Amino acid sequence: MMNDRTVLVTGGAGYIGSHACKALRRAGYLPVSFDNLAYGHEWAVKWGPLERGDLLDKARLSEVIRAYRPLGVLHFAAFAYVGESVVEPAKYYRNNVVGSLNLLEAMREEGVGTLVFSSTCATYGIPAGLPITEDTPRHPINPYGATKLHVERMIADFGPAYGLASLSLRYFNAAGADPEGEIGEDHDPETHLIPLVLDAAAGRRPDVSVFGADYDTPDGTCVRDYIHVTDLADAHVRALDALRKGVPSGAYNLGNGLGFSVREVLSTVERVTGRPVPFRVSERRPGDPAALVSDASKARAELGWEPQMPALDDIVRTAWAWHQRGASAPSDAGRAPSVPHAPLLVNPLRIEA
Ligand SMILES: NC(=O)c1ccc[n+]([C@@H]2O[C@H](COP(=O)([O-])OP(=O)(O)OC[C@H]3O[C@@H](n4cnc5c(N)ncnc54)[C@H](O)[C@@H]3O)[C@@H](O)[C@H]2O)c1
Ligand SMILES: O=c1ccn([C@@H]2O[C@H](COP(=O)(O)OP(=O)(O)O[C@H]3O[C@H](CO)[C@@H](O)[C@H](O)[C@H]3O)[C@@H](O)[C@H]2O)c(=O)[nH]1
Repeated sequence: MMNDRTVLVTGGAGYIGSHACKALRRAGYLPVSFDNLAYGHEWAVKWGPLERGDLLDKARLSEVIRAYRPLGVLHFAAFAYVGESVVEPAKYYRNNVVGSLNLLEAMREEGVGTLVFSSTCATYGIPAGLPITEDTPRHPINPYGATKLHVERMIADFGPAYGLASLSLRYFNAAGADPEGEIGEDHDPETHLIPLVLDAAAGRRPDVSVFGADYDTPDGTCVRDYIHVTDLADAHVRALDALRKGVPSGAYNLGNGLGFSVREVLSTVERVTGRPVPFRVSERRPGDPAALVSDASKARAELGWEPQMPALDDIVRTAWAWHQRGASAPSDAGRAPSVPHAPLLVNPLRIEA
């Protein structure tokens, strides 16, 4: 039985994708996650079926699209570690660019013409000025950002040629966890600042490395714009709804417009958790711009998007609550072994909008 509110979510078992699935379901959509579980978790797929598969396996993508006939696709699946992309660029171009091309071609062949793409502020490189608007020139300084810029261009070219309607959402730094505690960030390896700082506060790691204290910023450490993952999830539902109403294809920055240095993140974590965070200053990490802060007024004006948890304290508090449950996230090792490609149970769920 087909469900006419089905949305394909690549990377739906991952951090931001799983939060988007929850938001989609709440908005009356049925999210079907397509994920190879390279970094995602089966336990994080709670609001619709999981179809295991790899973006690099185009036949599998086509099979899943044919089976579910989604009204659109939210495309999160990618490798997303800035530092790793500098030392292993081939891995990033293959997964992010070739993988996305496979998806676009499978969508075209199967007649799916609506796409929301996970892009990033890493496409801007070192911005000429702050805050960053959608018109800020884009010269990525790491391969990860370059792969995302390539995909944005591919998508833009597919628009007029093949009738693809798309919105690229350029997120700044995703952080925090579902305020209801159902899902949260759980990467292995974890490289993101806030969960690493929480680990140090919890005594799970001896200290945190501050990657460079000699940047041209007020306290010498890198400045980022941290945006709550639930606010990102909400923006995806709005973007999908807008595309379905015929908004023109384009791109939106998603951030709070507030920059926090690495040192400020450390002190916020100390305040919120009430625990000290041991740290040491180490070398700069290649590929890191000094400061990235958004101007997201376009998304506010055109999508009606308004972040509900803009305060860094709230972002850290929800991340800490999830972190404290920590062990409560079922380990992948403990789950029942799953048969690759088993599901394809087309839309077993009924959606009450
Ligand atoms: N985390 C951030 O701060 C941030 C900021 C800007 C943009 N983004 C983008 O948002 C998206 C999601 O990021 P995230 O932090 O949730 O990452 P994540 O690693 O938690 O999620 C990505 C998911 O995609 C899956 N995946 C990767 N390659 C795949 C493939 N070839 N086939 C099938 N599944 C595959 C992984 O298993 C994982 O579940 C990414 O595209 C990332 O580039 C993230
Ligand atoms: O142990 C650490 C880890 C990070 N940092 C710094 O903290 C900041 C944030 O780093 P991190 O949390 O690793 O995020 P980013 O490297 O900014 O990358 C994230 O945010 C990007 C948008 O800025 C997304 O595109 C990426 O996918 C996502 O991984 C950077 O200045 C890092 O140099 C440290 O000082 N020590």
